[in-house]
Amino acid sequence: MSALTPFGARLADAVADRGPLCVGIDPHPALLRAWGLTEDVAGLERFAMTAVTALAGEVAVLKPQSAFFEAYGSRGVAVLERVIAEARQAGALVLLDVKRGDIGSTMAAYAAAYLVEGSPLAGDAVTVSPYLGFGSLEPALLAARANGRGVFVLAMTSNPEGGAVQRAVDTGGRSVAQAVVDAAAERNAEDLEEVGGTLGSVGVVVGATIDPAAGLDLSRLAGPILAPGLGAQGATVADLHRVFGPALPRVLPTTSRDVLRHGPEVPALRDAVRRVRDSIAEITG
Ligand SMILES: O=C(O)c1cc(=O)[nH]c(=O)n1[C@@H]1O[C@H](COP(=O)(O)O)[C@@H](O)[C@H]1O
Repeated sequence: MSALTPFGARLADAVADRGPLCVGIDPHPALLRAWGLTEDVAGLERFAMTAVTALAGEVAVLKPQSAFFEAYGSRGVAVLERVIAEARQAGALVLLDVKRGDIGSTMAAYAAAYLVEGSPLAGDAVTVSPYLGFGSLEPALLAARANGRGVFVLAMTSNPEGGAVQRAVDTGGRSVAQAVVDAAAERNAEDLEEVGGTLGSVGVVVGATIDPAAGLDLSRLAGPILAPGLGAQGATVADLHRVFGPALPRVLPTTSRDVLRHGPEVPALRDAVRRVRDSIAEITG
């Protein structure tokens, strides 16, 4: 498939092939220490490239978390560039977790950095924050569409603090998170009408830890749902049905530390990711 095939279509193929699990590459200093690595750029590089070697052939999506690389300055960012390039080469889609959000004119610069073909930091998709207004994301949505890339918009995040903002309701009783999901749904409907397919390229982020009683309606989204929170944040595979109900076929269950803690040996990392992948396959069929 060419790089300009819509992200949603590429993701649907990858999930059909490898299952929906997304694994994060989060080089926490504590994990570097646990792997017996030095807390410097050499340790970062060894950690990240080992994770790519072990995981990029196994899962549909790898999600490097940018901050852990940025913490080492320009040499850390150079490692991130390698992670993106090598993971994609090994057949994984790369979702770069940067959670960007800014006024539209600056958002255009972020879009150029992360979503335009040929940029060293362009993977397949990025995480974005809609809390400067969903409309401020327009340059990213346009760049994603033009470059066969995707965006995942934060809706109801996995952390307990998120609710104060995301569950606030407007005068009609609709929550902020629901307004984000609805705006993403509208965008996917437009895109799918234009290019065809069944899965749009505008995803949302909904934590696997959230209380299903939050009543988020994901039925019209027609896009992927990134669901972080499995493992270290307490959510389990068994929770996924309860949290997502009929939207489950569009969910990408996501975990980082719970897989990475099995390193540094590649076979042990692979065994760990296969166990999670298989347990997800059992509940998703
Ligand atoms: O956008 C994300 O990836 C994200 C959104 C969210 O609501 N919660 C959340 O944990 N994340 C990210 O997902 C990863 C979770 O890591 P673990 O808790 O180690 O599985 C981290 O990189 C978080 O930054």
